Amino acid sequence: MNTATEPAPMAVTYITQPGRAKIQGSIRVPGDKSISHRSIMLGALADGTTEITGFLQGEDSLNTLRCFRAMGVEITEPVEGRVRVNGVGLHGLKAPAHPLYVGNSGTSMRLMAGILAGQSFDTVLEGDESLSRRPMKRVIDPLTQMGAVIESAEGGRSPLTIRGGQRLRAIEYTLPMASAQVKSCVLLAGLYAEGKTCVTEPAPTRDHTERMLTGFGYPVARDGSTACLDGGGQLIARQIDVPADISSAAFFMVAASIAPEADITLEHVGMNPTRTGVIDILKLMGADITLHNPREVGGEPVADVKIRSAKLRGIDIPEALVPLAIDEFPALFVAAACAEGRTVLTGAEELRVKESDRIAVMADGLNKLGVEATATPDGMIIQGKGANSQSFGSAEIWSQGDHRIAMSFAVAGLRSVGTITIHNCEFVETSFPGFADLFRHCGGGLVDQLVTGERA
Ligand SMILES: O=C(O)C1=C[C@@H](OP(=O)(O)O)[C@@H](O)[C@H](O)C1
Ligand SMILES: C=C(OP(=O)(O)O)C(=O)O
Repeated sequence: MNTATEPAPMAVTYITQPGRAKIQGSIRVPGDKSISHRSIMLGALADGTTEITGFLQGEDSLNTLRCFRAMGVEITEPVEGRVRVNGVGLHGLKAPAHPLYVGNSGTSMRLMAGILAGQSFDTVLEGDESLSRRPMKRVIDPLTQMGAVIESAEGGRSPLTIRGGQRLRAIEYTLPMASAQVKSCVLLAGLYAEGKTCVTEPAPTRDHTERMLTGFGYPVARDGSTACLDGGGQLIARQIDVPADISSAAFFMVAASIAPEADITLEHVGMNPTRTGVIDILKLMGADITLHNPREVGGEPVADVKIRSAKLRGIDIPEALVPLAIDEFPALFVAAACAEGRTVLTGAEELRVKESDRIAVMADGLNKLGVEATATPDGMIIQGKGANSQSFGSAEIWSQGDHRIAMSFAVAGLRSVGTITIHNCEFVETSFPGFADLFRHCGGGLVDQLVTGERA
């Protein structure tokens, strides 16, 4: 089992190559991270064997898989995205011998906290340095209202010690922020609570938990912005086809939009309407994006997405789209930096509590590239460089242990006169294994360099 003290992996540095890269081809990016996590969790809690295809073999979802193995669930080693989970039923998990280590993954920690609050045994949930800085009070508060007993480090940070053997009671909870992780945490604890648990959200957030529970035969009632379920039911195993992750696809959508003569097709991308904000925002900016062959797989809409180069223009990003594109802003900031005119983002303070402070780190990196980007408490103002083909300077960037920052600056390299050196890219493995190879394969011209030794 992983423990928080295992040796740090080698540090990886990307160096982008200047030149007129064309982004072309037809590719499938790895599986959706949110759906992959949930497929292991619900598969483990179901009765019967769940067969998963398209599973994301990234560090985040693999950490979820390892945690459930540590609680006695038989899960096959993933091979080319195929995984079989022998479910143990809602009450079949066993006490793990060690703390459960979730690495860099907020989704694992927050969703598992809900499940673990309902167990008969104690558990400790811990993560890496970045995760240990992220707020967990947002899940501790509602779970405590349900009767859970949770000890945390100072300020409601992890590690979390979750005391087993509590009787959970159902609550009606209004989320203080638009967060699918908190919504999912409360609903998953609700599986173990007496009565009807309801969660009301201030704005729509990704609904994979609700969809997948329904797919496992566990009814979730939806009434406007409120989702409710009754505790004490049963999940029945099923097959799950995980679509390609729109959040990973987003890097190629931006790359193709800002590179000259680009024409790329991204296959089998998840098109859940609670995730497609990035397409809406890029289209408002003038991007050339078309959807083909729309279909549904296992309760989730999917399509092939074609993107060609376009002259982007700056916009005021509608706040209603923010939760629907929450992980795509680092890439969207790069698009805005290449657009004609000013882009303004507001209502996105949640970006400050992701793997890094994505507002501060992106504004700082864009400034280094010579872009006028001003961080605001809840967003950013970016003065775009316009359609001028090589707009950015050379720079050295620290991605601060944040996979999406690393990939966003790799994409920015398409518009740089010089090289961009990006440190700490080993974290790309959390969500997008093989990113550098795929980017090169499409013409991205990235050089990745393995640096031995400790993480930078
Ligand atoms: O539920 C999920 O799978 C996720 C929800 C979002 O987090 P928040 O709920 O904190 O916004 C998102 O940023 C994260 O990458 C995945
Ligand atoms: C915020 C993210 O993930 P998590 O919260 O699971 O760490 C992300 O992948 O951008």
